[in-house]
Amino acid sequence: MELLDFTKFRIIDAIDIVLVAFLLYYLYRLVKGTVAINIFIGIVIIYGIWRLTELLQMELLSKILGGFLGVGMFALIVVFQQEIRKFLLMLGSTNFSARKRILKKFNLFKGEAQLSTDVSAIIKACKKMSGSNTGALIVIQRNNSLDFVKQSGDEMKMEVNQPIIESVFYKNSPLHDGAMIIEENHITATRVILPVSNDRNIPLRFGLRHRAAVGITEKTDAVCIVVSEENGQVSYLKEGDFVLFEDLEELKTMLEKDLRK
Ligand SMILES: Nc1ncnc2c1ncn2[C@@H]1O[C@H](COP(=O)(O)OP(=O)(O)OP(=O)(O)O)[C@@H](O)[C@H]1O
Repeated sequence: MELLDFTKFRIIDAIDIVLVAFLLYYLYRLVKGTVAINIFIGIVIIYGIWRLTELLQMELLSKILGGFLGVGMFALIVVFQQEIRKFLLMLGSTNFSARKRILKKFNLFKGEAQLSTDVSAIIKACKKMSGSNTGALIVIQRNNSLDFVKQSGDEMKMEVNQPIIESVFYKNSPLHDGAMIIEENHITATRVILPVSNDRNIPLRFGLRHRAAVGITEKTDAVCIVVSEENGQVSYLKEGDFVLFEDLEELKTMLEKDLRK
């Protein structure tokens, strides 16, 4: 067994360790709150056990785990496809401002945060829908991809504006059922079915629409606005929780802050 020789520890080794720690940290931040986190943790655990079996010279088990990890790498590429694409896009991009934008997505570059969503149009639409007791469920994507839920609805690409949001949720509209997904300043899907949260702490007065908003904000870093059909109440959800606000003006300020990147 090869013994660790700390006298041969070079500066470059320290840099190597710090870089791997950074990589793991940013990978963790990227997948935190999504379903991919369980796979990420699973692979880290298997890798830890594999190294241990190697150290203890348990040949059979270490061979099996080593083989499994080889396949695990492919699973990793499939699961993190979106993130890998963004990362490669950044590396290959010759346009510096695009690179800066993607770097900001990874939170490695702290520039002045930019807001690309027309929050004012969303809030105005919510105010109108609240006044007419029109039910609405709006999910706004942040860093985590929402592609896994988008496929359940109708994909589209329409610029965010107040009348369009209102007409989607208008009671007789064929699109009013389910959730609307907003990415940057575009409505990218309607009639989306979201995963419903099983959290028993959600008050019983909230039905499926609110549970679906809790569900998607638990699993991803998206934020959600719900307008109740029952009483017109507007709710804001983030990280699987209801966020309290005084009035829609305060909600607008909160949204603007949360959507800056
Ligand atoms: N999983 C889901 N994903 C997306 N939309 C959903 C989901 N479940 C329910 N909805 C939407 O919510 C609508 C109303 O559901 P429900 O009455 O149970 O919600 P609620 O939370 O009580 O809201 P409200 O206060 O508006 O009645 C449904 O007609 C549907 O459009």
